[in-house]
Amino acid sequence: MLQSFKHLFTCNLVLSRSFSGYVSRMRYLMRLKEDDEAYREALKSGKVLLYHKLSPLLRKTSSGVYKLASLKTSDLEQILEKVGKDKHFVNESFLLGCTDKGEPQFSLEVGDLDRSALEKECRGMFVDLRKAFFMIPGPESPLAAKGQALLRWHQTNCFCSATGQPTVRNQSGSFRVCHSSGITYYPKMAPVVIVLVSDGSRCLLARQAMFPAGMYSALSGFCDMGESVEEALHREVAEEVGLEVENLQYSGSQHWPFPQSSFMLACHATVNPDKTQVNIDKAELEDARWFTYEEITEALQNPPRDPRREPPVFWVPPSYAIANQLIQEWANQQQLSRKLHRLK
Ligand SMILES: NC(=O)C1=CN([C@@H]2O[C@H](COP(=O)(O)OP(=O)(O)OC[C@H]3O[C@@H](n4cnc5c(N)ncnc54)[C@H](O)[C@@H]3O)[C@@H](O)[C@H]2O)C=CC1
Ligand SMILES: [Mg+2]
Repeated sequence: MLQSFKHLFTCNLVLSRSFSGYVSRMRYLMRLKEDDEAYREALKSGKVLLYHKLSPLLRKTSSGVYKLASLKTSDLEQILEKVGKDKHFVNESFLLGCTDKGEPQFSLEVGDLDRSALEKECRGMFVDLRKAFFMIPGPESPLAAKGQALLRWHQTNCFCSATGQPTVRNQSGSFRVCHSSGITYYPKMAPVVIVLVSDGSRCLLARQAMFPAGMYSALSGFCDMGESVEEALHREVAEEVGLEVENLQYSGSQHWPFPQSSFMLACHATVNPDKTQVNIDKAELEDARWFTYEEITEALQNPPRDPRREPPVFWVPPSYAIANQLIQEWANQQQLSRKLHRLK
């Protein structure tokens, strides 16, 4: 039996060489999730992202730009020994993905170790993820988010909700199992709808009291059990600002690591321009306002560098957030319709 499985894997490997780079990488990751031996081999030659109490390690490059620090496993083993930890702790890492070149990537939580000693040895610093989104290059943000989300999910799913017994991770971290109940737990995301409402010439943005000063975003809300995306969107807008939306248009989706991993489903919608009076649910929102095209373009063109230090009067979420994508799309659409209007 074992022989035939091995044969199958070999066939898969040979086959994968004829696939495109993307398919080969996905098949490789699939194998690492299931095959502990292959996982251990990959870990030896891969790179690990470190998190200290869920804050990722960043490094400043010679050009002054901050990037996610990914450490070679062999270097990390040495660093661990220098800060008084067994090098085999590296085996606690979780599989994140692989680079375009097929180099496997992992994440490891080192929150029990001395933060400043680690920062010194790694020549980097641990930065709160929300702040890191303003510092690292955009393409690195999804990886930083996934690394944190996976670590948090494992930290908060150590026990079976049916038996109260400990759950045990598989080697790659793609699931946890309770051997007492037999239940397998997979990492979860909560579906959230996010919608940019327009009245044709203005768009509606809102802020919660907990947002950083001056930041306004698109309306959002968790889907209720049994709801469709459309139902959740209609309900959330009605609940939060007392408006009825129409013409829903899907824009895109995004994994968002907060508060406990959300799956953002983003749409545009319109309201009747004669019915734009907002009636804010003050329990949910501190404010909701209609913004003009000029206000929006100003906010998009001048994003704050460090909004926690010098918050502008009005600003929108950073470019990595899907709210920013919605706002950008709306501004592009407005620009186009203004051009067409002038041509008429
Ligand atoms: N990536 C992006 O561009 C954006 C992401 N978001 C994310 O969407 C999330 C949801 O948006 P909100 O307007 O705050 O949602 P919301 O309008 O549904 O209000 C949040 C409240 O819903 C309740 N709730 C229901 N189901 C919940 C669940 N599964 N997890 C946590 N709370 C739940 C809680 O009482 C919570 O206080 C935010 O936490 C934020 O992380 C929000 C805006 C932009
Ligand atoms: Mg909301």
